[in-house]
Amino acid sequence: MVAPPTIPRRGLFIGGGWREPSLGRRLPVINPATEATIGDIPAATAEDVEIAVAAARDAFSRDGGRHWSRASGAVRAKFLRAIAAKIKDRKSDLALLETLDAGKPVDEANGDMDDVAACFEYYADLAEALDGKQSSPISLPMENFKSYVLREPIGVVGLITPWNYPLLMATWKVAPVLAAGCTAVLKPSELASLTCLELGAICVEIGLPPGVLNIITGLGPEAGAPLSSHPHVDKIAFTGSTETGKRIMTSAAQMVKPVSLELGGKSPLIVFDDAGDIDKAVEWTMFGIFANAGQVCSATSRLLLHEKIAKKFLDRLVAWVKNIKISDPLEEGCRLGPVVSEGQYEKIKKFISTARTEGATILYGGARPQHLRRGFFIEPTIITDVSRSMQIWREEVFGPVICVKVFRTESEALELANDTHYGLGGAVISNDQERCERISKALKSGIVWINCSQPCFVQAPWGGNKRSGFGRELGEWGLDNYMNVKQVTKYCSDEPWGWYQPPSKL
Ligand SMILES: NC(=O)C1=CN([C@@H]2O[C@H](COP(=O)(O)OP(=O)(O)OC[C@H]3O[C@@H](n4cnc5c(N)ncnc54)[C@H](O)[C@@H]3O)[C@@H](O)[C@H]2O)C=CC1
Ligand SMILES: C[N+](C)(C)CCCC(=O)O
Repeated sequence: MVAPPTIPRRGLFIGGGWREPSLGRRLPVINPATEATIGDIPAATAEDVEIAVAAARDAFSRDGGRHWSRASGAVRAKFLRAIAAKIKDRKSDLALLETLDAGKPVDEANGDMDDVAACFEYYADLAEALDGKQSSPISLPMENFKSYVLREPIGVVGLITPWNYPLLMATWKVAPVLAAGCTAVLKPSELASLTCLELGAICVEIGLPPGVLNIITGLGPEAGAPLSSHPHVDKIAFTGSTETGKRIMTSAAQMVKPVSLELGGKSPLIVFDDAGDIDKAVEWTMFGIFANAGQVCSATSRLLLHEKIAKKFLDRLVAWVKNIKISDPLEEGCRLGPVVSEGQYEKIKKFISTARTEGATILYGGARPQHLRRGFFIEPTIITDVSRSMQIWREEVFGPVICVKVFRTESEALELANDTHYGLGGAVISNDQERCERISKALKSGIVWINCSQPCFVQAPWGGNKRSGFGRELGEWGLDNYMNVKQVTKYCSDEPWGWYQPPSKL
């Protein structure tokens, strides 16, 4: 097992430096694998939000924006690349902090840090490309007019992020925000903020202009709510629960403030009888629900099995699941760590007990693994005999729990798959390419995986429909999130417009 690093003691990162929170309060950092308190983070309140927003406003307009918001994309790209380089330098220590804070297996945390660096690099490229796209002409049907489009940064943005991929989810927002020329206040989740605070330290090291990125940690109602309702914040981008998303949208609506929301999910994975290699399909099923202990907004938590293969599939699934290494996430080869907090642990256990009382069968798991006496560990859990009215079918668990239903026909599979208020992801496993294409079109979701579940590329759009939210992150869409489009139209004729009768010159 790798030796855990010491937890840095940080303040709030505001205006390029560290500050103690106005009320002097701090929140404990609990390692979910041991339940031990291993450090603390500052607890910001409305007073700190005020200072952070002022710092971001100042950074946006300082020197008329020459050094940031109106600088060329190429200038900003240098900062993005410098951040990526520092993330790579500090990869293993950041990954260890993520593991200690959120409980994710250290192999996953290392992968997340690769993705973080790649995301900063990708948006550095897009920032450079932005320069060539400015003032792009629009063809008009009248020769005496010329029109072009300017793409301008929205302004100061508030970024509110979750605990499941702490630094990665912050990066999906921070990287395009910086590429666009916005300035930001980032509010990570109080359950896992350590790596986001380290991003502040990286900003100091690379000399990011003060106030361009401010990072305030603290509780949702105390620090997140005043940020989302702040009159000087021009946009809110949020990832988290649907309930909090609704609150943020309501408060932003008072100022007609744009929001983008990446919320929960209850994504289906459909396996047809022509799936081919069952073991291959089983492994993707496991990756879809047990990676990061199922704490993934796009987790394929509803498994739909064709009746012809259902029994064999479930037998193999149980055999594979028994083989998952469940351990302290710092241990090499760990594939299932604890869930993030005691609150989540209790919530997941309640979901399982409700499924049982509602008449479902716990085919596998459902309890604490016997070899782990401390920590918020839950066995990988497979639930069958599920009906459509059950809570386990309808609500997001956000834990290592999959529920299973059997279908006979393609149309029945689709009806079951779309039987949800959510619309983030969906997956289909079949060797029939035409069928896969039909299913891709018919699934009411923002993401579809064919013959896999969860792989994610920074170049491709990410986001949902229905109660999974709206707006897209990643790819070019991620940059559009933080840019206003301005039309500029010029009259270029020597002739007067000629609509009104000119007055007499006498
Ligand atoms: N879609 C996703 O990626 C995520 C979904 N969830 C879902 O949410 C459930 C609850 O987890 P939580 O940590 O409580 O999620 P949450 O949605 O409350 O927290 C996400 C972020 O919102 C902030 N926040 C909370 N209340 C706020 C408010 N009134 N105004 C502004 N910001 C606020 C939090 O401090 C955190 O930074 C999970 O069980 C899971 O089902 C949780 C995290 C991520
Ligand atoms: C693609 N992945 C799994 C790295 C991130 C998913 C995003 C989320 O859970 O909010």
